[in-house]
Amino acid sequence: MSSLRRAMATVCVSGALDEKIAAAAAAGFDGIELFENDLLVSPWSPAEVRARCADLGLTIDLYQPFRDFEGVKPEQLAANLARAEHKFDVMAALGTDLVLVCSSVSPATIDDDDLAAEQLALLAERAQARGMRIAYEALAWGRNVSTWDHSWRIVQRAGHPALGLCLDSFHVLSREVSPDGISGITDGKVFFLQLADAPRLGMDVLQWSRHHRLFPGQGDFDLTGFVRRVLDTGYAGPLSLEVFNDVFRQADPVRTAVDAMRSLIALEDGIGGRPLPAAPALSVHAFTEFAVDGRSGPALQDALRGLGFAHTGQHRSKPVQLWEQGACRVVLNSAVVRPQAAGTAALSAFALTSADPDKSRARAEALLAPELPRARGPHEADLTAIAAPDGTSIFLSRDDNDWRADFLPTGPVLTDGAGLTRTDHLGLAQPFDHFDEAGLFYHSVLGLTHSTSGEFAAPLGLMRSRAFTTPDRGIRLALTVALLRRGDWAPAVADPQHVAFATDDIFATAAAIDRLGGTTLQVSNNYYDDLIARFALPGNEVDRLRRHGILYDRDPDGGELLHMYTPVYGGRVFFEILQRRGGHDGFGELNAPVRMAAHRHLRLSAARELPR
Ligand SMILES: O=C(O)c1ccc(O)c(O)c1
Ligand SMILES: [Mg+2]
Repeated sequence: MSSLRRAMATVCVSGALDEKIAAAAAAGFDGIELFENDLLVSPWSPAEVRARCADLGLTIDLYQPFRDFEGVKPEQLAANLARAEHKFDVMAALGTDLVLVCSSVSPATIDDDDLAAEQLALLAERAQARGMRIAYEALAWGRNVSTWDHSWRIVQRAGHPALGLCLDSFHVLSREVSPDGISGITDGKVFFLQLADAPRLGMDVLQWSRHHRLFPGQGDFDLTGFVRRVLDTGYAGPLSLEVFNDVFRQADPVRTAVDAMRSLIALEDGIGGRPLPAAPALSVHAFTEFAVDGRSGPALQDALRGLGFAHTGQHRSKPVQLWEQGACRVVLNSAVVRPQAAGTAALSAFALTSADPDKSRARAEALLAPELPRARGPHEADLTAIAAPDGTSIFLSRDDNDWRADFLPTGPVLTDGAGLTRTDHLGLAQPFDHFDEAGLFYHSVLGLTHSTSGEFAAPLGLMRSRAFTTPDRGIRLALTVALLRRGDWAPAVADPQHVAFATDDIFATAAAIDRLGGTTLQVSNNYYDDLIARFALPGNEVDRLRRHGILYDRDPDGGELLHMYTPVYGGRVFFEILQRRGGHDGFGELNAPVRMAAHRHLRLSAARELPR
């Protein structure tokens, strides 16, 4: 397959037309779909828009939308044709020859395919006279024409060379009609291809389309299968993103355009277009780093000591400590410059082992996630580092130990710790505006698969979580986000980050933590009463859980998760200890509200005891 051009509709990003165009060019797009509204409010004339795009190396691949044209009475047809001639003038000045006509939505539309075909043929005739073409698109909520196959029947009936289809993945995949037949569309009759993903939502399709579209790979649609079918027809026009999304419309257009481009690059790889360097296998969490200061550093040290960790290493050239237990490693870094309030800690980096860090870096670069420059002294390991969308650094190390050369030993790993064996997962709370971007990043750049996702009700609002894992679950990341952020009543620290460590015996670990003077969260009695009802657990089992504040979950196959938490340290960091039994693959999302309420309870009691 030769490479296709890449385009983006101006509606995908925020700002004025000049900002949108600049963002598309900066992200490396070849062309744009110009939305009429963006032109109408622009101080630039069509000729100036054309010149600006040409300067930036962008073509204008489509002008859109032209609405409510077909299925009208004769007097309206005359008016519509006059309106079209006017738009053809604008298109001539823009230097574009393709206009999108979307199926009529007006209640007055006459339900008659012959009439629609006849009128569209007339429009195509007018367009052809000016060297232009019409791409007819079935809106999923069109009055009479709302499915791709219906729009194709009409285009066939019209039988005009200047009339073809615009296929939009959203309109096709949001409806019941199978996309399979698309492959059978006559060669050359798909004039334009628009791509948008979306989460599966049971809602009005117009609202769904106008507010919830996402870039390919961020939602639930099979874009790869869809694009393959369109390419089967011989389509060789641009792959063009058309994403209406409330968040993207308000976000930094340059950043959104990069996210958009990343989605297209990953999609093209998926359809066997321009192949990316394959994602090397990732195997385990090597370490997690927290940025700390003079107050949060000691708080985290105490917490780790209480969990059975030992301070085992000191960095050769930086104020950085290594703490270990089993294969669990935590790095406390006092030299990270991050915009965080005094006294707080933040999960600033984590390291994963990659079978081929150079290839991981090449893939990241190809997906517009460039390597982070790192200041490195002599003897320091040359770790590949890339930035996640929220600014967290991700280090990729060839094996589980090559980064250790950075640290001078300060003491042995305790043999009598608390039985923690390895890092099970990270809980990465994401900023609301970048949740979908982060999901695409972890999936495409690191090659992690999105395994589970769910929503749950937390004390301070609804939350969504989405897990990204390696096939053998050696690495798990749980991304969470508050579904809405409004007002300032709920504290921003509702977004903590955490590391979950595994143990083979959570009761022994809990007893050890007691001995070590560590602290874990107390959990409401009501929770344990409910456990008895939900899982028919014996009372003495539940008493054991209750005594240590251990939460419980069970999957339909009998796999069990037992887990407990520490308080929050340094404002937004806590630890989890868990034991998986019988292949339990979840994260105990149903228990997250219990943990959050316990954290909030602690916070409120502390505030009461220590009035400011
Ligand atoms: O929401 C709309 O009206 C609209 C307009 C043009 C399109 O191409 C589209 O897919 C939707
Ligand atoms: Mg469309």
